[in-house]
Amino acid sequence: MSLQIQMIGTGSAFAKTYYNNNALVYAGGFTLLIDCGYTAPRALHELGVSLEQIDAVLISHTHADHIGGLEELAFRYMYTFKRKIPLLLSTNLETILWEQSLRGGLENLAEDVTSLNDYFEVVALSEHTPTTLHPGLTVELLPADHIPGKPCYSVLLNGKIFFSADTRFNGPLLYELHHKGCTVFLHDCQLYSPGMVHATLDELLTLPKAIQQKTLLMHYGDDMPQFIGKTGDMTFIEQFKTYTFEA
Ligand SMILES: Nc1ccn([C@@H]2O[C@@H]3COP(=O)(O)O[C@H]3[C@H]2O)c(=O)n1
Ligand SMILES: [Zn+2]
Ligand SMILES: [Zn+2]
Repeated sequence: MSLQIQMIGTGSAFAKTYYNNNALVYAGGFTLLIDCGYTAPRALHELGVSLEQIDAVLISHTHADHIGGLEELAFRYMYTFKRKIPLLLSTNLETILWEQSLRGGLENLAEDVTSLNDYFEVVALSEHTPTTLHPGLTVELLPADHIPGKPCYSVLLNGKIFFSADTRFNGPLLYELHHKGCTVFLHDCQLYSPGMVHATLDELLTLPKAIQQKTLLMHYGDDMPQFIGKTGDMTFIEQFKTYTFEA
């Protein structure tokens, strides 16, 4: 089974020349959006992908470059498409996402719209538990070490493709996944050290060649072009380009 991944953005949170680091995953006619940052609606528009074409959205954590586009998605689905889109997220992000991020814009007491469930078909995922979304597409949330006390999850697709979302460098996890047969590592990459909340290029360069060869770097800053040729056996994933992987 093959699946396609198209980054609708590859930029770090404050990048200005790249959109937010969000991904479309195409598998057997099913389209999953991983993260929906504040630039996602514009990026999808530029790609000619309508919000209605997305079958589900998965959220890794509540930083704006990963959830800032959800308000538009919610309003468009409620008032234009008049249906709910599945929203996949860790059980312990449900309350945080509504109470701390979305409620201010989406709550409408006059219409008794008071929860995430009023807009979305919420699918709460347990970590370390593979969930089949569609024949040929399984997702598993792996806890990520990003901001202390703030839940954040990497995503494992079909047990083979690791999508880090935002995480500090976790060498042991990458080695473990490599030995378990993971074939691709899509990893966030802060170009300069020290990395306080992201993996840095220097840290990723400590990985053995066998893992680097499987690694595509994402969530990078505007000066990424200056680092081409300086990433060992790793390469930068390109925004908007569609990559096909066996998984
Ligand atoms: N302790 C922190 C917290 C946040 N940040 C920056 O804020 C950004 C929020 O989105 P991000 O993509 O997680 O990247 C974070 C850091 O750039 C940071 O540099 N240090
Ligand atoms: Zn981010
Ligand atoms: Zn983050």
